[in-house]
Amino acid sequence: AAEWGYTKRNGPFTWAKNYPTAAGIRQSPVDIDTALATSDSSLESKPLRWKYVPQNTRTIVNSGHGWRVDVDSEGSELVGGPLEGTYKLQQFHCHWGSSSDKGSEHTVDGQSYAAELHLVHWNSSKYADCGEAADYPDGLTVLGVLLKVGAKNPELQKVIDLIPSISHRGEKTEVKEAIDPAKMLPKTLSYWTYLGSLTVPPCNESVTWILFKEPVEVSEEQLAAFRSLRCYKRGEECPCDEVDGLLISNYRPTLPLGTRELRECGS
Ligand SMILES: Oc1ccc(S)c(O)c1
Ligand SMILES: [Zn+2]
Repeated sequence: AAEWGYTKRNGPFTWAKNYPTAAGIRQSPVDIDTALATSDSSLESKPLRWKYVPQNTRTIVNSGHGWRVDVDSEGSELVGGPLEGTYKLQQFHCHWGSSSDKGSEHTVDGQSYAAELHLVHWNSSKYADCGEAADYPDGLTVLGVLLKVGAKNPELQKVIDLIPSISHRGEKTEVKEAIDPAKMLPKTLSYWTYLGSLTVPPCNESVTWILFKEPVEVSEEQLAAFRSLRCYKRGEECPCDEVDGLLISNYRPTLPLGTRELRECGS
């Protein structure tokens, strides 16, 4: 089957053909209708807490759908908020658009941001690894950070510096200078949370989403670097009808929240 992607031929509106879960009722992303969000004292009573080990950020890879930093989960943990048990960090990556007026996956009252950072965690209290956890409704948690155009982001710059060495699909390189995921999170920890899915095929409906309310800044030049990644392998033909195979956009449009509850913690 033709590899899924973000072009007219293989983009989000075609995914359900090969990945039926993509047509499910707890899909992500969604538009955050802030008027619908209910504040929940149980969230306030269990503050979200995380611990990351910067030295455990191992490799960065061009997945063909963007860049992804794979992490050795040991020593990391995310607890509290809506979560039962302990979740460990598996990887982090980003979604962006062809220009900075769009590119985030979640929107807030219909407003898009320039990009969105996803820190993917798996429930290590109940499952053996991320792959197993991805098959269960409480298996994964993704911390989402909205990115808006502003100052250069020093921590993300460590990712940008590695992009030239993973220009083509499948290329990967060691992350030599430790990247601290905690430094990519916003200062205020207010968030929205709802039950959803991975935003890429197979779109497993196994994600507890925690989307921070406060956007974090990234520069136009850094966004431009993301768009220089190519979606095809070095030496192969460019299969996509995108601008000569450049990964200029890799965000999924929003899906209906339906009857799902949207909760918030903090103002
Ligand atoms: O490997 C991935 C897991 C989750 C999400 S939202 C991705 O975009 C890639
Ligand atoms: Zn993602």
